[in-house]
Amino acid sequence: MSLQVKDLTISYGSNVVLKDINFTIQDNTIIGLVAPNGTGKTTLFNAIIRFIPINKGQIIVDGKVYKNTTRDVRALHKLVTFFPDQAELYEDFTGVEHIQMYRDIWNPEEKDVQKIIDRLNMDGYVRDKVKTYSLGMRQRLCFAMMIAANTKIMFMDEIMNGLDPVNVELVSRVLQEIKEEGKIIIVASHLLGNLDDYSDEIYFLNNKDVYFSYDRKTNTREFIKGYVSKDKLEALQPLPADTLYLETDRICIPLDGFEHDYDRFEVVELLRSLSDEEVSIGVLGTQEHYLRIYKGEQSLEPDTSDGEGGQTDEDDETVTGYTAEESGTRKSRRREETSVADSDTRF
Ligand SMILES: Nc1ncnc2c1ncn2[C@@H]1O[C@H](COP(=O)(O)OP(=O)(O)OP(=O)(O)O)[C@@H](O)[C@H]1O
Repeated sequence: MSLQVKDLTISYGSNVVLKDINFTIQDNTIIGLVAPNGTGKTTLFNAIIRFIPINKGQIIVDGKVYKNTTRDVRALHKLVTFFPDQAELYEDFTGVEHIQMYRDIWNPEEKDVQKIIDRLNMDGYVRDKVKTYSLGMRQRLCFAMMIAANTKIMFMDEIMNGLDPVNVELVSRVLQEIKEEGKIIIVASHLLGNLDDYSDEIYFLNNKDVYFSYDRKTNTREFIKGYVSKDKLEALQPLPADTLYLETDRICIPLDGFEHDYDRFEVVELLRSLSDEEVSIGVLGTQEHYLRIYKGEQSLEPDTSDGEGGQTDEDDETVTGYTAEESGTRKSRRREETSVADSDTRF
């Protein structure tokens, strides 16, 4: 199975949201779809499933073009499901009834919904009415409904919303398991670190296009990753080519930029002494790519505004763009935006 999007353009009136988008996804694949709010992730899903009119372009599944005819759209809707919005749940129905409903529409030959309930650890509440559910319980129900539908192509918009860490892990694991059943799954999410746990490839939407994508299997170049404020950058110079210096003072230095291990260790030690935040070694993750793409790279040139090196707090705030009010939350913002990935080696 393959899903191909060809030259897709979508506008709302004069507002062109997506322009000439092209990609092909093969089965057994999870794509992480990343972009800031309002970039067009939901629009892309809605267009592929033909919930909204397509200005230009084609949706092709397994070589067949699905046009905007009743017959084609019906056939497409048998192949694709879209993660239900919690607002679509019926308060007076039970979770089991919702799961059965999705099973009956898309996958009636499946008799056993209990195995889905067990798989998602929902036995304790699934026979109660939805109106008694918390946010996270509803979210797990929406996911269970997708599993019951069992379509070849699944669009998951913000599936982790409201889930606690244990359930984020559970849903991430089940996503990987169902992928192996020959599915094409696209997950739009702002939980960037979590996307690295299960996605095969990450698409970043920007400037109305799939601006950049990277395949996590071939993304193997390792970096020393840490934090250093602009006024302390000089201590690390000279830095190898391809060093990234990102917003939140995140620095990523390619390991292959050093000839000897002892040079690498020296940089790790130096980074540790320059900041009290964790230093790690690993590949660039979605979080780092996100900062690079949407917030840009900062200059590695040493700050020469204070020749004596005695930089004040005020100077530091000016350089990095934080206001005095924000400075107290700065460290937590860093952690939120670029936490150390599970696969990284920590120091
Ligand atoms: N029905 C609509 N009519 C007009 N404009 C719309 C409509 N739906 C979305 N838009 C616009 O299209 C753009 C993309 O919106 P979309 O909902 O696809 O973004 P998104 O990336 O999914 O955002 P989020 O992360 O907030 O869910 C936005 O500028 C939005 O205002």
